[in-house]
Amino acid sequence: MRPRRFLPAGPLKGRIRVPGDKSISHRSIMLGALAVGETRVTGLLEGEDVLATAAAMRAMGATVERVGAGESGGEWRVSGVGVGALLQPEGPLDMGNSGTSTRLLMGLVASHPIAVSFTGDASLSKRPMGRVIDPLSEMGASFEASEGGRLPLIVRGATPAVPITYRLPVASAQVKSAILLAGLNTPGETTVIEPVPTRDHSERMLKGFGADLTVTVEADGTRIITIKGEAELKPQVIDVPGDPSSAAFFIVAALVTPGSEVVIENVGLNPTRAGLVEVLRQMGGQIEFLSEREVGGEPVADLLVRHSALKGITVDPAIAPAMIDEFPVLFVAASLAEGVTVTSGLDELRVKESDRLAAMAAALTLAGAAIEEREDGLVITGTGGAPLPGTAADAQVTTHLDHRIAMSMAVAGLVSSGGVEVDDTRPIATSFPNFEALLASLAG
Ligand SMILES: O=C(O)C1=C[C@@H](OP(=O)(O)O)[C@@H](O)[C@H](O)C1
Ligand SMILES: C=C(OP(=O)(O)O)C(=O)O
Repeated sequence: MRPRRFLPAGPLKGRIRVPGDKSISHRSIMLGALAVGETRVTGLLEGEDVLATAAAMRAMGATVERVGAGESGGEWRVSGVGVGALLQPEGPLDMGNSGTSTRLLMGLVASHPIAVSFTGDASLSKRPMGRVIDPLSEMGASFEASEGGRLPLIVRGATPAVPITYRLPVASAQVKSAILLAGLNTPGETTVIEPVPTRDHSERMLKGFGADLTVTVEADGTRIITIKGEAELKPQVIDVPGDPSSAAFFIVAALVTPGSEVVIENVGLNPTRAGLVEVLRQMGGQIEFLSEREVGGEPVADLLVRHSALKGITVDPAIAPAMIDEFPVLFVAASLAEGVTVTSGLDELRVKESDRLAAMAAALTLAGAAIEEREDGLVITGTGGAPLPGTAADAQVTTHLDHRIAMSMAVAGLVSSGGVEVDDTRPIATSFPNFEALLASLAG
């Protein structure tokens, strides 16, 4: 364990660049590994989760190598084996802490003639895999899972797999992507029906790599995504934009720390990811988009964020999928806003790296915030900008191997009287290895 007390600091001033988008980084390596030829990636997130994906694709035959350091992430080359040609790995694939690696790779394996054993850390081993086992079983794959459909588990792929039409029972980009990736090596057309839109990086990138994929949107917003199987993917050159989920910690940090003015460069603003900015603006947050442009087929801008007097709001649950990983840090913003913030419809937060509703309720309460935990959300009465008391000298926030709890509570420490002590900062490296260094650079 690596504990740390995050002390009050600020104002935050300066310009930073956050690492590459985690979702796009995972997919760049996976799709590169399935294309024939060399895919080049710049701005790749070199966090532990993405490195787990890289190791897994190597174990299944692709060449995945770092060729240099870039301004905001690594330069990598991926030489793929071709759809249908993944090799049998010699041993189990250790997915570490990464739900995205696990679920997407289960999809890939499901339609290849290989049997793969997946393992993970204590957090990942508690997370539900039944949500991908169900559709992939319909496609013909078979599974030997631990109790409750959890890791460790073995996937035996089916060849040929059976194309299905599957209506997502949960709003999950990981489940959607697992099915689409399985569909790549499945004869015929595989269709996912998505009643609530989730991040669409898989669709954009599969098309970019040359897959025959169509998306139709019905009058009520339901998305119907169809991929034609036995695809041939063509290698791509990918520039990964900055991760809005990582930028989120610095957006909130600048909004809540008096006197702050920060520019966060090159932040991805795909509409399926940009919910936090919308909610923070509704709360009175001053967030400006500078130099809006496109990077790697995704909308991007530099964000200018200034300290703002935030007010509590009722967050529309419909926006949840567009900011699903940002709720922990939104709860910190709400704890320092004026008035009451009500969130609901957040059951999915209970099955992330930790139960994020319970973990954030406990953490913020320990730091002196006024939190009511409900079944599907938190109700938070903010301080109106006054610092939180912080954690007592003998108390530590429990991060439960969850990077987002650790980083959110680091932000809470900035606007606290006595600082906030977290029990373990190691999980931060899963998604944002230089988080603490960037925080220190802005605090001067
Ligand atoms: O597809 C992806 O890259 C991700 C999807 C989301 O998970 P769910 O699909 O479980 O909502 C998100 O929480 C995760 O960080 C990344
Ligand atoms: C939920 C997350 O990631 P994953 O599901 O890939 O572990 C996250 O990064 O917040």
